[in-house]
Amino acid sequence: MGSSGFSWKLADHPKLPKGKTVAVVVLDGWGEAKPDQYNCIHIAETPVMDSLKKGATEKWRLVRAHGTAVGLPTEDDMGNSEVGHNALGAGRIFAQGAKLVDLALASGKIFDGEGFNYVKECFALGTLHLIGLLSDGGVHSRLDQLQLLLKGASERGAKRIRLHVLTDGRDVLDGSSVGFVETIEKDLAELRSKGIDAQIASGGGRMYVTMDRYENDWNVIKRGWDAQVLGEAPHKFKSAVEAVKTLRAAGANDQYLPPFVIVDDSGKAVGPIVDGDGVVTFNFRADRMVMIAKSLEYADFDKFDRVRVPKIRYAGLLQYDGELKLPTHYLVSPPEIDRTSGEYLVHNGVRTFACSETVKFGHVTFFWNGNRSGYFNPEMEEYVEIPSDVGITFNVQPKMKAVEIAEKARDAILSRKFDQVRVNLPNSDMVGHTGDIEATIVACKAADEAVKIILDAIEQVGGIYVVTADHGNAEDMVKRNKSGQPLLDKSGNIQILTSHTLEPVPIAIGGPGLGPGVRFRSDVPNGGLANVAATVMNLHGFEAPSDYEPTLIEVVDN
Ligand SMILES: O=C(O)[C@H](O)COP(=O)(O)O
Ligand SMILES: [Mn+2]
Ligand SMILES: [Mn+2]
Repeated sequence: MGSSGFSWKLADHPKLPKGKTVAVVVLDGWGEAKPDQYNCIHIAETPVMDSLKKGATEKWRLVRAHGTAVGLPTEDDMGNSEVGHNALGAGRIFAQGAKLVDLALASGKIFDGEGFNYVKECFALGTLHLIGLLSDGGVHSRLDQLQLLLKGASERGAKRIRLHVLTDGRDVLDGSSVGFVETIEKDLAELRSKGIDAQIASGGGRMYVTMDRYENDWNVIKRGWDAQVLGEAPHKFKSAVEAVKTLRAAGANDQYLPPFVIVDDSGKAVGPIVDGDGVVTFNFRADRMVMIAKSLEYADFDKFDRVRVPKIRYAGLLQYDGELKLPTHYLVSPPEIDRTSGEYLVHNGVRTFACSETVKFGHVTFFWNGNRSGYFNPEMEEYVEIPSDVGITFNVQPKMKAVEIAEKARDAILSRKFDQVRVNLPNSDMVGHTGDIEATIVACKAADEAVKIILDAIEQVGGIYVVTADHGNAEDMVKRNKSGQPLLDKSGNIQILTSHTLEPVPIAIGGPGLGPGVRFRSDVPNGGLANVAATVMNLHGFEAPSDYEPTLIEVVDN
């Protein structure tokens, strides 16, 4: 116990034993919705997940995974991996980046902080560059926040502004990029009418340009670097609206738009990043900004040839990695997600194994641990990353690495070297985001088969399983009107929903190690993802810290 009285020691659970192997399985993007033809989880053969649902009613329930239950500003905000895994791992609800930025913009404090003042030094002689995801998805960024940043920066002396836009189509409908670019172009035109030299300088689709994560494919960052910093891209246009329309007409979707630069009448790029400029990445979410932040900030960098490394003043909208302190400068302090369940459990002797494939690896490590990279105690933990396929959209390989992840988990369980074995199965989410219904059905089946491999291993060692999800996605693949009817586009086709949903997610507990009297309580009807951490701590034989959201389980005498 430290001088403050704080202790990592967890109290023993009065009834539940220690020493059981607990598998924690997170199905990414697996929500619960009414069964219809657009519910891929319903259509897919998912006997394992079905049997958990149809089994004991006291061992399966739904939990909230969106909106304020995971620290998002409103109940209209769909859940996402960052806030979902943060809540699952931290056991408490923290006001998340989206909300913190809203507050800082509303109070104006964002413009008084160290980060903005640092970047502002460039306003006199240099250009302010804003790089980020252009949509109102609210998962990585928000258009209204960008608009307020533009307004605030221009009112505080930015005279030359260049916007580098990444089109979305993943957290919002495919095709919506055109409207977002038109909207921001109007804002930039208004700034120009006030004498500010403001325009879009480059762009590209988020999955092909800049927004890779967990070092899956540095080429994605390089494409962005070439367009944003060097002013070089295979496609050159006079306007961003023309760029997006033309590239879409040529067959690209919003997520995968090739990189383009905007050029002037003489064919020169209008906004490469040069010495003396300021740069702000305006996404609040961390995972897909870490790689660009490294490329903009690190002097020692060998991931690709940057060709020219301008001396810039760079700030993130938030600090994206609390362990690496990356980037050094940021406009809004991130949520301080401390005392996560992973850290507690390691301090209490729980040996932990975590695994996913690259595209979700950080979800069960970095996000789970409160946006902190690395181990708490390498002697007690092992994190295994299975390389994801690179350079494909996952509808092409909907099974992804589900079997490989499950087999690693199985081996970890059977080795008896670990008390907690934690995985993320990406399929329903990653394939759901492609909007390909047939492939998403295959993906859901693959995830279900992977769950079976893990549950079988738990059976063999007399362990316990907790199977849950981080938010919805594959359970609804169509955009609906307020009364729930599918929406049609102008040609009478349904509008495919590539994004997450507002649906709750299942949680199931079981396994031979689960005491006979353990069941879900009935007095936490609004339980959400943040209630899962205390639940898992109990299953390891510990009481959760008193400020954690309450456990979902109770032990009744049989
Ligand atoms: O980054 C993404 O892939 C999507 O915007 C959100 O998906 P995730 O929250 O499941 O990662
Ligand atoms: Mn997710
Ligand atoms: Mn997703």
